Amino acid sequence: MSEFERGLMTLLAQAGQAVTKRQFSAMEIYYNELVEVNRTHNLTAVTSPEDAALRHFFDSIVPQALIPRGASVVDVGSGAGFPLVPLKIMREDISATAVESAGKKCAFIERATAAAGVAVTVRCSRAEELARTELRESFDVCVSRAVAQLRVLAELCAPLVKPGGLFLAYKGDYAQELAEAEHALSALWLRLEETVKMPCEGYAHHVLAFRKTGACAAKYPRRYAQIVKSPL
Ligand SMILES: C[S@@+](CC[C@H](N)C(=O)[O-])C[C@H]1O[C@@H](n2cnc3c(N)ncnc32)[C@H](O)[C@@H]1O
Repeated sequence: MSEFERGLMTLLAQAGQAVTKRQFSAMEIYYNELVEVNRTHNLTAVTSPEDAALRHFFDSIVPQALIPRGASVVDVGSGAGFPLVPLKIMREDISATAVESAGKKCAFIERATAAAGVAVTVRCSRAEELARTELRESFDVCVSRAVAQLRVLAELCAPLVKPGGLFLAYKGDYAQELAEAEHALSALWLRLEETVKMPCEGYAHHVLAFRKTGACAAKYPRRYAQIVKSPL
């Protein structure tokens, strides 16, 4: 058994998460693709087997129970495919769209998901530009990890989510970011519904689940420079 396999199996068993051989093998293929590509292209700092098992794969799938059956899920700033690809491996019922602005990362997700047999649509675009297309307010769920502070991230993500849908923000220690995002959350109709803590000793990670309770005003999202210069 490889170190990656042992690490991931231990975490999944501790959390009581059932995983099939097929799902496990897809994760391992995806991990091996990541390690291979990372030799020449610096896609992620996390590649050791134990770290990748915890910080990329296990971390990604922790909130899967919050995602409704058959949901359309978009991942904003997917990078090398996290959290979307492990979520899609665990939840074959969802449809998965990765939004990523860096071309080499988009190419990686496309190649590695094909190798692992995982159906993911890749949109090589900025999230705020995609929200000005027919995809505006079209997804049941938006997930995002390690992309921006919550008050900036909320403006990138909320316009892609249908009213009534969910926005899942993967965060470390979140109290200050949440307090600073108060105005942004109310302007974008996002209400904190649930917080899921990572079931791991010594690893402070959470998923904040926001319900979108209304349609976003047409002026959101603004251009990125403006969002960053004067966050809501
Ligand atoms: C630090 S990486 C995190 C990647 C991945 N979510 C993870 O947790 O491993 C942030 C990624 O978000 C992408 N990104 C940042 N702003 C974006 C935007 N407005 N639209 C699309 N992608 C964006 C960057 O290109 C980068 O790949």
